[in-house]
Amino acid sequence: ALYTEPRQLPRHTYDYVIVGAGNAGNVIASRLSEDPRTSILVLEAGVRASWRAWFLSWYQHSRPICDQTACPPFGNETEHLLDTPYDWNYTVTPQKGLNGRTFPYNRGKILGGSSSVNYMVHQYGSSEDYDKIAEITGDAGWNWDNVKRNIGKHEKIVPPADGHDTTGQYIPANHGTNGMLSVSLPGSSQLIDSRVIATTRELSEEFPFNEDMGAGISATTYLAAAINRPNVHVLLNAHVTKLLRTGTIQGVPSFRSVEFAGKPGAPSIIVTARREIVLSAGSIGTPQILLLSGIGARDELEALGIPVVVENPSVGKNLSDHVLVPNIFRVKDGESLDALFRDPALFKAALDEWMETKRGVLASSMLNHMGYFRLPSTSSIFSTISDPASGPKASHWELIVTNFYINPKPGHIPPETGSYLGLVSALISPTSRGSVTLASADPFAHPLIDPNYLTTPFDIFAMRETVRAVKRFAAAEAWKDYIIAPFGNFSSDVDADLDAYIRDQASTVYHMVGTASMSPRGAEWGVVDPDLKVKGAEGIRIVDASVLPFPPNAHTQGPV
Ligand SMILES: Cc1cc2nc3c(=O)[nH]c(=O)nc-3n(C[C@H](O)[C@H](O)[C@H](O)COP(=O)(O)OP(=O)(O)OC[C@H]3O[C@@H](n4cnc5c(N)ncnc54)[C@H](O)[C@@H]3O)c2cc1C
Repeated sequence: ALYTEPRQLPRHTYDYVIVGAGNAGNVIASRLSEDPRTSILVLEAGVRASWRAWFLSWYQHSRPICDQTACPPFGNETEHLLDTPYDWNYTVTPQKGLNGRTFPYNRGKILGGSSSVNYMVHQYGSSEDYDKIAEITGDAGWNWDNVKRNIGKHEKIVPPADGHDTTGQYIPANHGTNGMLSVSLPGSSQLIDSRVIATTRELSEEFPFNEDMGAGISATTYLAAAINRPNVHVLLNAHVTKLLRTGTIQGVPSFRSVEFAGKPGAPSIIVTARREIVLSAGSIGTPQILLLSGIGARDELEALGIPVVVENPSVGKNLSDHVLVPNIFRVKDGESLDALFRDPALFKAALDEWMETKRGVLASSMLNHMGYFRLPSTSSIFSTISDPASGPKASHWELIVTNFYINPKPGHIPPETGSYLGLVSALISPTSRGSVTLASADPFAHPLIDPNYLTTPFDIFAMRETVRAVKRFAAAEAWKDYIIAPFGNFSSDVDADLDAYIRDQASTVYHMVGTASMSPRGAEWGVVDPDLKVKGAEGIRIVDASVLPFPPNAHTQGPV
C-alpha cells in the first residue's frame, strides 16, 4: 500500500523499516516482502511522479535556457524536476579543482529515487570491480562469480521498442531473461550510429567494438511488484530526521527506531523496526542521516552539539564520482538531434509519438553509444603513481557519444543554431576523494557536498589524455565528411591549455559513491562490514551507492 500522510499508517512497528524508496531501497523492499510473514515499511521523503518528469528533467537539463515559457507546452508544470520538489536541489561546494566553481547536484526526491530521474543507462561494470571489492573487504561473497549470478535474477532482456534485429549488438549469454527489470537496447537508431561503428573498425586498436551494453527504473519494477503485497507499506513525504538508539546489544549501541517528519516544523513521528533498519537514502542522504543520529566523527558532531553515539570518522568521507568534460564538435546539418531539442513543437511531437506508440526517437535514452577505455600502459603518470583501475582489464575513462549539443555546465547557454556532436569523456577511475559533512544539526538543511573533483595528479593527467583520445576518435575517416571543427577551447595540444579547458568545463555524471564505504570486518576505517551492517552499531544495515568503496566501471544504477 502507498500512503502519503503519516496518519494513514495502520501501525508503527514493522519487521524492517527501509529509509529511501530509491534504486536500492525498492529492491530490498521487493525481496524482503517475498516472505508474506515479513512486514516492511518504506519511508520516502519524496513524492510520486510520472514518466513525464524524467523527460522534462532531461529536456531542461540539456537546454538550460528552457524556462516555463520556452519549455515544451505539455504536462503539468509541477512535473519539472530541476529546482522543484522532485529533486533534492543540492549544490556542490566551490570546487578547487574546477576554478572554485560550484554547481547543482541532482538526486531524485521521488518514488524510485535517482533511478526515476536518470538517463536509463544500465550496466554492471567490470568483473574486476567486484573482485576488487572482494579483495578490499576480505569477503569473497562480493567477487564477480557470485555477483553475476544475481544478474540473471535481476534482469529480463526484452526486444527494443523499434523491434530491430539485435544480432551482434549484445551477448545473450551475459544477460537474464526472467528477472524483474526489463532491459533493452536503444529503441531508435540515429543517423550517426554507423559512423561510430565504423570508427571502432577503423581505430580498432584504441577504440575496439564491444558487443555488450545493457535501462531501468526501480519504482516501476521492483516496487510495482511489491506495493500490492499486504506486507509492504510505503509512506511518501516522510523525511527521516534520525535513527534512535534503543539500547545496547552485545556491548554496542542498538538502533531500532526511526524518526521522521513531513516537513520542517511538523511533529516528529517514530516507527520501530523489530529486526533491522535498512538505510537506502543514497550517497548523500545516508551519511547525513548517520551523522544526525550521532554516528560519525566526534569533533564534527560535537561542533554541532550532536551527542556522539558511535564514533566513526569515516562516515561521509571517501566520496568519489565520475567527472566529465563535454568535448563538443560542430558538424554538418542533417544527422544531429539538435533541431528536435531546440524546437518545443518538434519535441512535443516526438513525445506524443512515444506516448501513443512507445516508439520514435524518444524510445531510446538518446545515448546509443558509449565505450570504456584504458590509458596506454606506457603513460608517464604510471612511473609515479600506481594504476588506480580496478584491474588490468578495467578502464580509466568512458566515452559517451551524444548526437546533439550537450554541456551540463550550469549557466551555460547552448548555441541557438547549428548541429553538434558530443564526444563526452568521463573519468572512471578517479583518485580524488571528497566528503559529505553536516552544515547544521537541522535535518532539513542540505549537507556540505564536496566531491573534490580533479585534485590529484592522476585525475587531471587522465582527463587531459581523454580529451586527446577524443580528438583522435574524431579524426577517424568515418567523421571526415561530418565533423567541421571542435566547438570549445580544446583544440590546443598544450597540457596547460587542456587543463584550463577541463577545469573550466568539467562537471558530473552523477555517480557519487563511497560515503559509507565497506571495509573488512574489524578494520579501523570504513562504515559498514562486508555484510553491510554498520560498524560499532547493531540493527542498521546500509544498502545503496554509499557502500561502494570506489566508483565502478559503469553508470551506477546497475551495480547499486
Ligand atoms: C541526473 C542523473 C542521471 C543519472 N544517469 C544514470 C544512468 O543513466 N545510468 C545509471 O546507471 N545511473 C545514473 N545515475 C546514477 C544512479 O541513478 C544512482 O547512482 C543510483 O540511482 C543511486 O541509487 P541509490 O539507491 O543509492 O540512491 P537513490 O536512488 O537516489 O535513492 C535514495 C532515496 O532516498 C530518499 N531519501 C534521501 N534522504 C532521505 C531522508 N532523509 N528521508 C527519507 N528519504 C530519503 C531519496 O528521496 C531517494 O528516493 C544518474 C543520476 C542522476 C541524478
